[in-house]
Amino acid sequence: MKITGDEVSVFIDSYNETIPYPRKVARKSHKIFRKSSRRRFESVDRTWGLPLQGIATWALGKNLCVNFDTMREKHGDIFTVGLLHKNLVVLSNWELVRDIFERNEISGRPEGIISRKLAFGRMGIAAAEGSFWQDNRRFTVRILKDFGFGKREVMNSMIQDAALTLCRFLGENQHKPQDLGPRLNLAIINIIWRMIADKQLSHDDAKMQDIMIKIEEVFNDANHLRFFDLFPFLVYLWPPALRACRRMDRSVTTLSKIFSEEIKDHKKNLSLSEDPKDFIDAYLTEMARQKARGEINPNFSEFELQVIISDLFIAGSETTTNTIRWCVLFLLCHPEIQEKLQAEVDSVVGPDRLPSLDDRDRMQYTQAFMMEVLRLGVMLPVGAPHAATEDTEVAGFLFPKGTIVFANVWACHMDPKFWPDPGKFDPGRFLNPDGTLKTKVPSYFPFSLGKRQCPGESVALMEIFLFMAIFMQKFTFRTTIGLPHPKPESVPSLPLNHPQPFQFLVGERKLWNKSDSLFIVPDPPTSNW
Ligand code: HEM
Repeated sequence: MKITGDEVSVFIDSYNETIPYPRKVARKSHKIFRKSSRRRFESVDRTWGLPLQGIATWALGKNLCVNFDTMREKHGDIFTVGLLHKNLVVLSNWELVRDIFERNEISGRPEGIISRKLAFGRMGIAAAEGSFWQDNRRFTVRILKDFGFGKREVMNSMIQDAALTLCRFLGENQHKPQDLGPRLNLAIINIIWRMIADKQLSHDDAKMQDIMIKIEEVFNDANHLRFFDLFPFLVYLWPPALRACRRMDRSVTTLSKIFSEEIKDHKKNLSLSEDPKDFIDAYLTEMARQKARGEINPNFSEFELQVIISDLFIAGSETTTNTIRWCVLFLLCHPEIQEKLQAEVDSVVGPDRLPSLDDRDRMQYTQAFMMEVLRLGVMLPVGAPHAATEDTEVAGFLFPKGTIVFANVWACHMDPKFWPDPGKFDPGRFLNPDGTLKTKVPSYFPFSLGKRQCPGESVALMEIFLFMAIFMQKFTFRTTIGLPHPKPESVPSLPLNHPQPFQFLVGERKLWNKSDSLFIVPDPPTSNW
């Protein structure tokens, strides 16, 4: 489907007027506008005369997705928000997102203070662009698929192991108010560490603790610095921002040191004749093979590897952890859904073995539950920003080079055209009348769409499934007595949609005989890959 000119409710005579960009580009874009004269963005700032609304919305707005949705009601499914020197386009229609994000030219990333710090300029995957990004993303996806996500048995025991370690802590504190706390973050970080470095660390290990704390700080500081992403020079005038910048530098340095030491260790023990045992080995082997063939690709380097590892941790830990938190929060609010999940795990798995990834196909209600959590508790409500790498026309709209493009994922997940009673938590909406899981679901993309679609989607879904299935097999989660009933509300922050902090009680399920099966830890895998 394409947006027709008629759907752009108010005609704005010149898009060029609100965005200063070079004359050459303006002339060129004028031609494109004439060619498709009815396809223009609604420009929000026209109503203000100055791009104040854009700046206020971006920098100060607590709930960006809700603010953008309010603008959508007035300005349509695609509109621009001027930010003085930058121009931002917001998409609130999933088919537009699909068509636009499928284009290489809209798969860039905006330059900003945060990405410069996290990605040492434009290294790694998440902040990189062009051939650099393509080569490293393609390679990373392949390694992770061939060696990690694709090896179901290895993933299975890694995740079971991490979930059981967490269950042990929950079980020890049952009937006392508790939260998932840092133990959940550590469990998820451990899984990523095992894929990357084939090592498992204890939750008390200083390296694990450092990784977790620094990643948390990075997200907090990124949230505080979003205004300064637009006006980096102002950082020097605002001491808290300067402090956040320095803290971010320190966090990134600590993470880099841990990862570069691990790479050095792997280099010492690398054997090209053996199959790579983890992500670092696979990357180093690829570099060595390129060298042997005399085809050195400058896009591959040890430093690049270090930034990719950092990307995998930053993109893969808080997102998964907070989605599992949302799962537990929704269970506390819907005990009847918890009973259905428990009934499913009891009937498919029973009490004598652990749930495994092979059970997924037969646990359709659990999967529908996860999908509903990812719809309402969408982790990146406005996704991650894309940028136009050159002047591009897509779906009849012109995106001048440098335009920042956001998809309002939350608005698409709440669109009443696709989701009747969108605010209601109802896993049943993802099931067909015969109880099977719907495969094609429109207006739903918690992992984004197109060229930048999350490369960690399958591992995240494996983790969430096994954690929840194991929780449901072993425990009942209840609200705490004497504390206010938790609500499924989020802490407004960017880019992640954290649930409000909450506490719960866990009770071991009576079905279980604690002595024989509650905390069995599976045999460690022979190799992570
Ligand atoms: C529930 C968990 C997760 C959610 C909801 C999620 C969602 C997303 C989203 C929305 C994006 C932005 C895509 C775009 O720019 O359009 C993204 C990017 C990314 N994610 Fe995930 N993610 C999750 C877990 C993971 C995991 C487990 C990993 C890896 C271990 C991972 C690695 C990445 C990377 C490397 C990128 C950058 C991709 C690129 O720029 O090309 N994510 N993710």
